[in-house]
Amino acid sequence: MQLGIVGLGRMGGNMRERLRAAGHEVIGFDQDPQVSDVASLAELAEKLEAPRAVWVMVPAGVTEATIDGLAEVLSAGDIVIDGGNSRFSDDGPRAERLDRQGIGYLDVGVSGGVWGRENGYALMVGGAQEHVDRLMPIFDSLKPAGEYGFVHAGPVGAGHYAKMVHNGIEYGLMHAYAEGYELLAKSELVTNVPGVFKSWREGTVVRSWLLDLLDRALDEDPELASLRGYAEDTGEGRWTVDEGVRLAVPLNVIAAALFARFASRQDDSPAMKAVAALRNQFGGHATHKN
Ligand SMILES: NC(=O)C1=CN([C@@H]2O[C@H](COP(=O)(O)OP(=O)(O)OC[C@H]3O[C@@H](n4cnc5c(N)ncnc54)[C@H](O)[C@@H]3O)[C@@H](O)[C@H]2O)C=CC1
Ligand SMILES: O=C(CO)[C@H](O)[C@H](O)COP(=O)(O)O
Repeated sequence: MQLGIVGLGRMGGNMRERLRAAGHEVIGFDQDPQVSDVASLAELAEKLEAPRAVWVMVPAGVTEATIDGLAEVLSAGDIVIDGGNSRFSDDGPRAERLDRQGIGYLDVGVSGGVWGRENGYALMVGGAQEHVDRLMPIFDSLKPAGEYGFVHAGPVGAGHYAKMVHNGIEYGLMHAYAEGYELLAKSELVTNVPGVFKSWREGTVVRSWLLDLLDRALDEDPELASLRGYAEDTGEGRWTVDEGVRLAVPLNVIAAALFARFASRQDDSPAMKAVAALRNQFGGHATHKN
């Protein structure tokens, strides 16, 4: 099948390669001419045969403008797929705008990171069945080879909603391993922390791919000495917590993992300064001065 991809970075670039290896004809556009097959969205649309399918894989902040640009060069009968980590609430209005031009829309949560080219990408799809059916040859080639790794989760928005929750869980799982790591590293008894994580990879209740990746990171740098304890976030954790608040779902673990990332970016904690000041005020407890 023929597919256009917009955004050929760590995800889109590897997806292009996986799809080509599976026999699909993929034409990619990226703002970086070094990796792009065509010079513009207009040329991309020109090179694809109608009805076209174009997969957008750009950072969430530029998705809206990219899809607006595509709407100018696509025609009725075409389909736009957003595979980036967009907020699910953007999907409905976007689908309606495209629908006014007769253009279909699917939102696809994609998991697998830079390993997806080799291992396949888990796909969580939202949208109409007829659009899903049309893209099925592409989904079949992107997904992992086994029984799982694909779901048509519901109507437009459901794919990104499922991916948002997936990433919220990812935050919580990573943070649990991270806290275990810190405790082991501080213990007076355990002398082989990387060895403990490695041993857990088989037979334990806590084995997982994230554990395998932590073991890999500890192989490269046993004390993680080259890294600062600083973690960014790109939105999905915040959106998960927003949904927890909206629906009154107690997301204790995910919220704590998100807030731990915020704390990681502070050189000092204004909140803990206030705690120290108050302990001093009410109890005369000693403070540590700058
Ligand atoms: N890296 C990861 O583990 C995963 C990323 N995602 C999502 O996939 C999307 C892409 O992520 P990555 O590939 O990691 O990012 P990236 O930064 O590696 O690649 C983004 C690409 O988009 C291109 N680009 C940016 N603005 C553009 C524009 N206006 N027109 C054309 N090309 C443009 C950039 O030149 C770059 O090549 C994001 O929404 C991200 O959240 C989803 C799952 C996993
Ligand atoms: O979707 C992903 C993995 O599943 C991306 O790697 C995403 O960037 C992870 O979220 P964050 O950047 O907030 O840690």
